[in-house]
Amino acid sequence: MDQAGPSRGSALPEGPTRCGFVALIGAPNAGKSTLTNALVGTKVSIVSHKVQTTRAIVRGIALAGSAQLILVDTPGIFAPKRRLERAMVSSAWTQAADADVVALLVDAKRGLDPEVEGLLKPLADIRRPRALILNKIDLIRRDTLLELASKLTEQVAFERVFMISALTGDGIEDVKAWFAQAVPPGPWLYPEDQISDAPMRMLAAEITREKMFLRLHDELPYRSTVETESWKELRDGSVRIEQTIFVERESQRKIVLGKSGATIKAISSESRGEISEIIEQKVHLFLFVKVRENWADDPERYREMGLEFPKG
Ligand SMILES: Nc1nc2c(ncn2[C@@H]2O[C@H](COP(=O)(O)OP(=O)(O)OP(=O)(O)O)[C@@H](O)[C@H]2O)c(=O)[nH]1
Repeated sequence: MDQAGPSRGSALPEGPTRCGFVALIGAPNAGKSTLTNALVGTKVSIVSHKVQTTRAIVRGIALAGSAQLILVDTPGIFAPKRRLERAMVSSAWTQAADADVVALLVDAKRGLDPEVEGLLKPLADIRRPRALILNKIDLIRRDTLLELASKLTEQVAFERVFMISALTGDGIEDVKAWFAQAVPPGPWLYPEDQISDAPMRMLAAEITREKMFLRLHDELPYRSTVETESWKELRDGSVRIEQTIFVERESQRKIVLGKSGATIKAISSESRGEISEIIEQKVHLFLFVKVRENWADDPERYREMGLEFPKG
């Protein structure tokens, strides 16, 4: 397979088709990645217990009858302080304004906190069909849920309210069906067997980043990034991938390497296993750790993550 993205077999429907972009907006940890994966039906976006992990713009493509839904899995929207954070926020709102349908995903367990409150006003200004999706209903009682729904719908006019559990799949089919009728008629933009147009390089880098965070927990700040430098299909059907982990300080490089390289070896082996599972090919993964001060202020790093470099 090539680097266009993992694929899945399916047949083109007969008759008229629909196709459109669906933007998922929500506070960090609301469950956007989990919902994207549930709709698409495979692991496309990287889910982690850490907040703000969705840095790159990852799209999943879900099929619902004759409709193709292009899901824009936006980074968690939050109060931006640093340059990188501002770039993430502005990219999320731009995607929402350009989408055909917008869905606000709320962690029903957390309820209407200031973070969700902050999303309501800009959301009300977006002139697109809007849906409210209350997620994680497996964790809360029904009366609390109804109260939360009415508080939110008082503030923004939503066309539909859904109550789901992205984790268990409860309510997912209703959401999918609504998205399917809300996107405009038109030809599919992507080949029917494509589930994600996130280039495999970027997906592979996100996987390594996820493994790094899971292993290092709080020892390493969020200010590190992973890039896939090379991707070679070998004659025997396997793939050779080289990635660089950028950190800001020598002390962080030592943490990532670990004693006698034990940490980096473990990260590499976990990442290799998962990439290999997704692309269904044998993978040889080579990881390098480089110190680059202020990588977060370098425009080139942003382009590689699919973000605009913010001014100021
Ligand atoms: N119990 C429960 N947990 C959920 C549900 N949906 C998501 N989660 C969990 O909530 C956490 C955050 O989910 P993500 O999908 O990574 O959230 P996100 O909104 O994409 O987060 P960012 O990438 O940080 O913006 C993970 O630990 C998920 O397993 C749900 O329906 N029920």
